[in-house]
Amino acid sequence: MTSLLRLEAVSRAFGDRRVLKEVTFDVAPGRLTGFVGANGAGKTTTMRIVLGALAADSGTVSWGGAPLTRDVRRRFGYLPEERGLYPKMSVREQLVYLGRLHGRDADAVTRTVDALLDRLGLAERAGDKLEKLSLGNQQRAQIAAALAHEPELLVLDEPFSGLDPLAVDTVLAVLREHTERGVAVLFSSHQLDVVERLCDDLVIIGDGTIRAAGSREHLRQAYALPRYEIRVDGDAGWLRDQPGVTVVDLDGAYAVFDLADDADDQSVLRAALDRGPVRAFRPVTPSLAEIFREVVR
Ligand SMILES: Nc1ncnc2c1ncn2[C@@H]1O[C@H](COP(=O)(O)OP(=O)(O)OP(=O)(O)O)[C@@H](O)[C@H]1O
Repeated sequence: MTSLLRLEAVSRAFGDRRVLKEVTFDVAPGRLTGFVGANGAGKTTTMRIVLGALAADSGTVSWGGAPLTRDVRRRFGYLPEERGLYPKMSVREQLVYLGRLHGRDADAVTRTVDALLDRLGLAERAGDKLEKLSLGNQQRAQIAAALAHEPELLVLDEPFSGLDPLAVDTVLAVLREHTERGVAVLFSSHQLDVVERLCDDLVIIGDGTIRAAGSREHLRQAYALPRYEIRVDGDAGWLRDQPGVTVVDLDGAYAVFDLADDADDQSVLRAALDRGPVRAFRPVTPSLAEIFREVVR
């Protein structure tokens, strides 16, 4: 059995408020899975259940086909929403300490920690107390803490919040190195552009219900509108009179239009060519932000 994380019909209520409703999705080894949803949608609650910090009312969470146990969870790495490093302890010292809590020997953990500090640009700050670091560097140290014991599954709650664009790229590269070694990564983020750029799979949650899940390409195709863009030489205003065409945006020679289900894109292209040269003609794939708006509506 591969090391697949599977949630099946996981539900949880706080009082009479049902916060997760039969949540089902997978996190596959070697893939970066982005977990997106509006504030209060249930992302942190889901992650806490995976890590065993909170119990589900019903449903199951399994790893490689077996139910999660304490021992299995020791092989997971977690970046919790409430960041929890010790402000007064040195960065390197506490990362080694935390890595050892997961049962690895000191030499192995030290090697991993030194490599991570180097990779995350913290090597020169390794001996400093955490509280002396900038917030962005503290965040990098938190990420290193989740990775220090070389976990098989990484669960990261908003790992990119508070990072500048260069730091986002560094962390992304580190996560990618981990998936290339077969690690499964689940991370939540509000930065849809970042999620779009990097994740292999996506899970979209709205109000405690999974609204869409699958590979990024699959979701893009599934939610693709029959939308096109065109650039011609003259004015593209004639498009308004084409059967089956609804112009969404028109700016001189450039237009974006939607096609009715029974209309044919090639007839529009032919009509354009009849009027002169066509410089560009292509279907427009929806951005993750557009898909998100569509599925959580
Ligand atoms: N311990 C708790 N007691 C009561 N309600 C809670 C508790 N933890 C979470 N909730 C509620 O459950 C809902 C889901 O919260 P959760 O933190 O999982 O959402 P989220 O998707 O992570 O949101 P955000 O993006 O804002 O972090 C919210 O309405 C929250 O108020």
